[in-house]
Amino acid sequence: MTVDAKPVAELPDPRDFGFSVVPEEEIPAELVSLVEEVRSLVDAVAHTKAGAEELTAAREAVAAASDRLKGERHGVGTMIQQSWPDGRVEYGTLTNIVAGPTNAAAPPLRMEAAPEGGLRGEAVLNGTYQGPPGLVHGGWVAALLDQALGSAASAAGMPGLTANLDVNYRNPTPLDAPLEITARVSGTERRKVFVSGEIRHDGQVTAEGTALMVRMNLPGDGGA
Ligand SMILES: CCCCCCCC(=O)SCCNC(=O)CCNC(=O)[C@H](O)C(C)(C)COP(=O)(O)OP(=O)(O)OC[C@H]1O[C@@H](n2cnc3c(N)ncnc32)[C@H](O)[C@@H]1OP(=O)(O)O
Repeated sequence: MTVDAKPVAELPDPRDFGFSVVPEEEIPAELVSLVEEVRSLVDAVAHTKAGAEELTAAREAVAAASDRLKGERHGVGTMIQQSWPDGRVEYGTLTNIVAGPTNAAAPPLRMEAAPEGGLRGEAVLNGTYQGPPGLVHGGWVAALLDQALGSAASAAGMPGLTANLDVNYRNPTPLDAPLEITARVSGTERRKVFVSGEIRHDGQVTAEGTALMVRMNLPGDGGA
């Protein structure tokens, strides 16, 4: 394989391309705990056996909460700026469905540099991510891998979009259980970035994925 990657030392600032960017440390702690509470709410609603009276009261309380939050909003496409312990800066979307810190529908997954290279993260998916009984939906298994693989390319200085994703489901992925997600760049060819990763539970691989990320053209690197 031709190894001709051109990782950038520093990712371009999305502000330079007209995107709004929220530094992670500026997300209010109160919003972070509200997001956590809404995750619990979604799980509670999905599994409740409450009677009509309780359900009506809960709906009114939720409607009142929604009304309180109908003021100023972040636009779709707003980015989040996250800083790594080593000083590296990463950008993602604020409401990313897998990793977005303000998205209550996200598990969420946060990837960090792994000692062995690449990235490593942990996530627990509750019963609202269910496919087969007691198991994570296969589409969400793929989503976790897609995000982890994309993050690995980006963390290596080669951010891009997924052109192809292959997932092998080796063993059932359990709900309500700690999952370990690992990912790394395995090779490059022109703008193609090859990435691979795994999901493990209790040390056993439940799913493996490989993807082709096509690196975006970055200013100053020729984009070749
Ligand atoms: C931190 C952030 C984490 C984010 C994680 C989440 C990742 C995602 O979910 S991304 C969303 C899903 N993906 C998308 O929406 C992408 C949709 N597709 C596209 O926009 C385009 O097809 C795109 C950008 C992938 C490639 O288009 P373009 O930039 O014009 O590249 P193009 O010139 O066609 O191809 C570049 C190379 O890739 C190859 N390639 C492109 N697509 C494919 C494919 N599907 N399969 C195999 N090879 C491909 C081409 O053959 C070419 O190879 P070579 O260098 O050998 O000639």
